[in-house]
Amino acid sequence: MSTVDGSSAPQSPAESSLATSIFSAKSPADSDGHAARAAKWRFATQVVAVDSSDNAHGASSVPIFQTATFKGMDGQYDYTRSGNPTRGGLESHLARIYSAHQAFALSTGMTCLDVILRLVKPGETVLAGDDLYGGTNRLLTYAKSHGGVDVRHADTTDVAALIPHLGKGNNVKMVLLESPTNPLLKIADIQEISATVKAAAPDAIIVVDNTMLSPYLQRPLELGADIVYDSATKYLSGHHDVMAGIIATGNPQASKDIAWLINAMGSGLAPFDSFLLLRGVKTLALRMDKQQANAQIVANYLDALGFKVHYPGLKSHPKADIHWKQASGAGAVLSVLTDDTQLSERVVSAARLWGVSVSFGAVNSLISMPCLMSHASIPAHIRAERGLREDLIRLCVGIEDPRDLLDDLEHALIVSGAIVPNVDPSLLPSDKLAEVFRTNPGQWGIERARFFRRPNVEALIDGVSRGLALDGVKTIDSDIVVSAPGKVILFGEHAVVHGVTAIATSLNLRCYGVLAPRTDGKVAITAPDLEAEHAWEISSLPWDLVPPREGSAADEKLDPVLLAALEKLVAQDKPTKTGASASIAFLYLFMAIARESTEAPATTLTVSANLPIGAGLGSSAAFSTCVASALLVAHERVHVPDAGSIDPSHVDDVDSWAFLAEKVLHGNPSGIDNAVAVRGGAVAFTRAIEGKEGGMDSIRGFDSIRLLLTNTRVPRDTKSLVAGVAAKRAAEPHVVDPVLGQIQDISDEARGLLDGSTKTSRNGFVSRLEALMRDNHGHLRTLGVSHPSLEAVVNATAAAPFNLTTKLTGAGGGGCAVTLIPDTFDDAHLESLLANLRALGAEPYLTTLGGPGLGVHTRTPSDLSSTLVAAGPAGLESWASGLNAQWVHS
Ligand SMILES: N[C@@H](CCSC[C@H](N)C(=O)O)C(=O)O
Repeated sequence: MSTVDGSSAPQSPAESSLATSIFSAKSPADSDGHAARAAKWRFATQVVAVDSSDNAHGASSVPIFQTATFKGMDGQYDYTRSGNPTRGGLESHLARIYSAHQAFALSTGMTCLDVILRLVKPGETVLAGDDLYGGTNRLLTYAKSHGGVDVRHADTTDVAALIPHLGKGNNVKMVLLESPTNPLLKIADIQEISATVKAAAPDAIIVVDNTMLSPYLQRPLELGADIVYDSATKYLSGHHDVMAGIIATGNPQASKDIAWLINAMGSGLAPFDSFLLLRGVKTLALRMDKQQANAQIVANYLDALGFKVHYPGLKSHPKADIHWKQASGAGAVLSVLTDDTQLSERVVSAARLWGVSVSFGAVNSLISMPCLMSHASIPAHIRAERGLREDLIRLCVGIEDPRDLLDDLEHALIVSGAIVPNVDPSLLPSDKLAEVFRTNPGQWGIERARFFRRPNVEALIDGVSRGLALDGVKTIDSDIVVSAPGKVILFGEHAVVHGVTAIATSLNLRCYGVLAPRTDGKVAITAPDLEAEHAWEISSLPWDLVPPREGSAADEKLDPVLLAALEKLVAQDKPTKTGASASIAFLYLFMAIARESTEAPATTLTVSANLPIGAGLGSSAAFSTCVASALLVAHERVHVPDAGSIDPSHVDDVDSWAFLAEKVLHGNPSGIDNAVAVRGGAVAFTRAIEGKEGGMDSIRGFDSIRLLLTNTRVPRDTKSLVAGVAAKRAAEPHVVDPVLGQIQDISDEARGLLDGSTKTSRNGFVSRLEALMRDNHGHLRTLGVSHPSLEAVVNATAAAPFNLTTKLTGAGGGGCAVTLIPDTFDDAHLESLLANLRALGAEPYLTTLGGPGLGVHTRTPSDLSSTLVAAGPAGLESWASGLNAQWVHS
């Protein structure tokens, strides 16, 4: 151990041969670059890779040097108070995992605070939070009463509340933070506070008690703190069999001062306890993953029951965004209010598996009442002033099976009367009743006004284990790139409503989607064209509402409860109507598809299209197909072959899920748009009507034809146009019915041409389609759904020298028109036709009719999401063809 004048200051981990020897054990000169690779090891690797090389026998654990003294005059150690190899091994290891300049092991967490507070002189100020561990409050109160330190408390969740204390006259020497706080789980923005304090009071030291999260989940030194301490009795050791504390320092001055104090006071950790702590810390990441997954389950369960729960893993936490900016997990401590102190006491006493005990961080779950236990040393009136309520229950979650934890908790809630099953109350309290309630959840409502439904425990556990997986966040290995075409109705629009067959064909205007991995446990959508740009915590999605289902195809009907919950969730971000629909459709499929798999991968779906949105060209079906196919590929439920085409049964599955997404977007769609988007080519669709059977047949294999699609940019009202035709039919059946019959003949002939059953030459094929289009447009005019803007396009394209045939497509009344471009049509003419149409105020797109449906890229490089958006509509086609691997299609 060093002295404060630095004459024999302990080495920093970076300087220490002990710290570096682990990386050079095989190759002293590090000729294989191992040190550089080892320096990049992730936390779970670092924490288990303890360097034990400082011993003569090659012991693979750091041995216990159970000795008070060391012989000799010039060795590294003389006296265990000043330094001990077991403690030294622990300290070097901890410095590495804390990203610290140096770490020190002490006898308890409170000793750490005691040492740290000795850096403050009488008359100087310590500014601390207003929700903090009872023992911390006690020691601060002592520093005030016996040490002449000016101790002040402020709400550290609000940086502005600290500012009045930071002016020069306040003499602030130390700012002491907890985040999350114990026991209210309040969040302080460590980075912002550190920067604000440093700017206003450059000499002040930022100290963070990091016990609630451990360095696995939060490393305050990386956020600007100077000193961090941690009660190692908690997560670091993990088994409640050792008391210890750790101080980690961020700079040489802090290290020097702390080292001097520990030696002077004699508060260093004993060798045997150092050994125990070093043994425990190796499993920190493993334990914490399981503990916080369980904590999330418990928090979700209590939240679903209607209790007020404090936990940063809940989206409702007021500072969740700040927490997730600075920490990589929510931790495993939560607290909950019952609104009734005696009731809380009954809950705590009724728990059996949950041990009634102070402390937290061990592998066993604990339940406590802070005001009676860990925080009893804070006077009741101060607790009340600081909002620490007497009915607060703290839950410190361990590694048990979460079903048993929920069973025990639910039993305690029932027998204490905190939740009341809707049965004869004279039967309460009774173990039998709790059991009946647990095993027959469907039979019981819950009477207590705010409790409206019993959480589906299995679904809840399932959901959390997907979002907050035990081996880290689940995601996908690489980007999944998909695409799907838009469509035009070539024949039969309007007539289809009255039972006539409609023919729709794909276009090569497409929607593209990239599903990319994320590492933060969130799922997100980025769809600028649809005004959707949102991210959600996977673990806080309403997993318990996802209906169970069977088979690989989607359900036919949407689940109204899940839909309503997603509408509510999405509305929190105040999206536009289009953005909300796209987000809900995406989340619905994300959750419903994940329900059948083993995980819900943390991903972002980015979509962009060169299809006009909302122009009746199937843009929403192309989007729905991208969503469905990307998610099904992510779950390996659609296999992507290296070449050839996608398995037809997988194509059917994509179609069923895309149809479900279409139902989210449109309520009651016909299914024709998604059928075209998924299958490509053409689809003949007949609606079942008046006892006549309906059907949908896919037509594949015809050669694409150049198509000019012209958006008149005149908005249309589909509903009133459809109603107008119905009214006309009712008023003039003798006019309308023959027209419908002629349209049926057109569709039948077109179907024969497209499916190849009517044999003809290429030229004959195109010119016959043109003739059918001309006739069909005439019929639509008779039905009253054309519009001057559409007729202007018809006339412009029919004029010499173009002589082309145009037909309105879709609802009419504005919207789009389609013009076939024969193979021999002159390119220069095409250019001048485009100019003429633009001069009319229309928006022409040159595309092709027919062509592939759903496409999945076989092997894709990563990081495509940003290039997809940057490509913009005009660049999408070359973006897609520029990917250096093959597309496979339906
Ligand atoms: N009787 C003890 C209580 C210790 S509480 C321990 C731990 N920090 C927690 O929050 O549970 C005392 O008064 O110090």
